[in-house]
Amino acid sequence: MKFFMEPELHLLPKDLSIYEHQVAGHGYSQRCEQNPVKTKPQLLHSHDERCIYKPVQGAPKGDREIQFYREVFNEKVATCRDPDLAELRCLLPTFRGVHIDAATGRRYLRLDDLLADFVQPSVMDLKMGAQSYEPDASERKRSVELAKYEHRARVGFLVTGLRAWRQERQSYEQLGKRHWAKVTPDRLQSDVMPPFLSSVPRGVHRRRAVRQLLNQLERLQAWFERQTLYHFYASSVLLAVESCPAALDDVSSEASSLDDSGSPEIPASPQPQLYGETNATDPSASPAAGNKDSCSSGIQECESAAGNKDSCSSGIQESDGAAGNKDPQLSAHAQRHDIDELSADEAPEAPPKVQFASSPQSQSSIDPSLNSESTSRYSNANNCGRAPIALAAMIDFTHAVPGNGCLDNNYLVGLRSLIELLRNYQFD
Ligand SMILES: Nc1ncnc2c1ncn2[C@@H]1O[C@H](COP(=O)(O)OP(=O)(O)OP(=O)(O)O)[C@@H](O)[C@H]1O
Ligand SMILES: O=P(O)(O)O[C@@H]1[C@H](O)[C@H](O)[C@@H](OP(=O)(O)O)[C@H](OP(=O)(O)O)[C@H]1O
Repeated sequence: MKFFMEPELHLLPKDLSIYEHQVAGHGYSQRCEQNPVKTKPQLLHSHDERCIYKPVQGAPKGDREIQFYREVFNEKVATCRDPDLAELRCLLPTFRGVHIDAATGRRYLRLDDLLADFVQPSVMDLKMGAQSYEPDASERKRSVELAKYEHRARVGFLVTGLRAWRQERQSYEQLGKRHWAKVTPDRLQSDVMPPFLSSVPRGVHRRRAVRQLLNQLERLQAWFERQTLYHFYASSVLLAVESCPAALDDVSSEASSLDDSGSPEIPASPQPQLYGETNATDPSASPAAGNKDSCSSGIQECESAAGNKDSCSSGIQESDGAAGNKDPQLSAHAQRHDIDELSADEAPEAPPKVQFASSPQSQSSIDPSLNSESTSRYSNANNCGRAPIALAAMIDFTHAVPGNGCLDNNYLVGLRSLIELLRNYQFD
């Protein structure tokens, strides 16, 4: 067994279940079609570990994703001075090694469950990029990808799955690939965010959720506007919002007590400022996951169906000059400028410190401080210690390639367009 030769392979735990919050990706379509013959392995879940186990895909995609995660979570990176790499760790799920199912020989990536702090998450997966294939993709792959969504170049992303809680029906609604491939650019504003955000009760909860999503997406955008380490094709942004009314009310009552103790109130205007709900003053930065029993789950509807790495020279990518915006002082200056245009209450969060739980167990090349069995409740990548009622994180790195000193303008097209949709979201 070749895989047992690998130094960092661990046995797959036995008590895993199928991950109920998966909304897209390999193994998902067959689940929706309720195909009794399960040919593709599913995403697995450990409730106790607060982790998911993602099946490693076939060569070369699977090994490339492993290599990517190992690079990002390599022990040495913790001490290296590259701020872009350090920040990247906060934008995606923490990687905790590769495991093998001894019975089948199948390997799995162990990753933090991004939704572990949610009681009843509604989730959307958006595959980012005006182009979803690598520059050196075969003609066949290009035509397969181009056929998936005719408006991709203009829109910059394709929604691949939505699973949204419907309070009135007490069940989840699921909308899959076929549904999203029909969304035309003129229907984006009305057809993308409303079915997702309507899973959060209207009013203060929904406004907070939108502000939290925008904060996280703007931080992602700021990272993409300076980093030139990687280009990400067919990679996703995973969006999640808390849909459990009782959990949201818990957050609100904690918010009131915070406000009583002198913290600034969140404005409840009908046209809220969408920028910069800071963590320090964010009452929703308190546990949302305390009221688990009052929320149930259930699925009602399923509609899902079945070369040149130097992007500076490709049609889509644009060079930002020799070293892009790599000068941290330049980036800091640019960020400062944005902050200066906002009032103190609206100022975005300072770039977070990367925090990792300590652990007695270590795996050789993965940062040992990341290998904790029991992480903080809010240690999920994107939150970096914060409690969410909304989350935006990067996932799926089977097509992460070297950035070679160029900005990933392909991804940025989608990110900007997604942020625009949220900024223009019409609260009812
Ligand atoms: N760390 C995570 N936490 C929570 N959910 C996750 C996580 N990683 C993946 N998922 C869920 O699993 C789905 C599929 O994940 P991912 O895109 O990584 O898989 P994939 O099989 O490589 O996808 P594709 O077939 O598009 O290449 C996501 O849409 C999301 O619902
Ligand atoms: O959902 P399905 O029907 O399983 O289809 C797969 C899905 O579209 C994946 O996104 C794609 O992987 P990438 O996004 O990584 O290209 C994969 O391509 P592949 O066959 O080349 O692995 C498809 O087979």
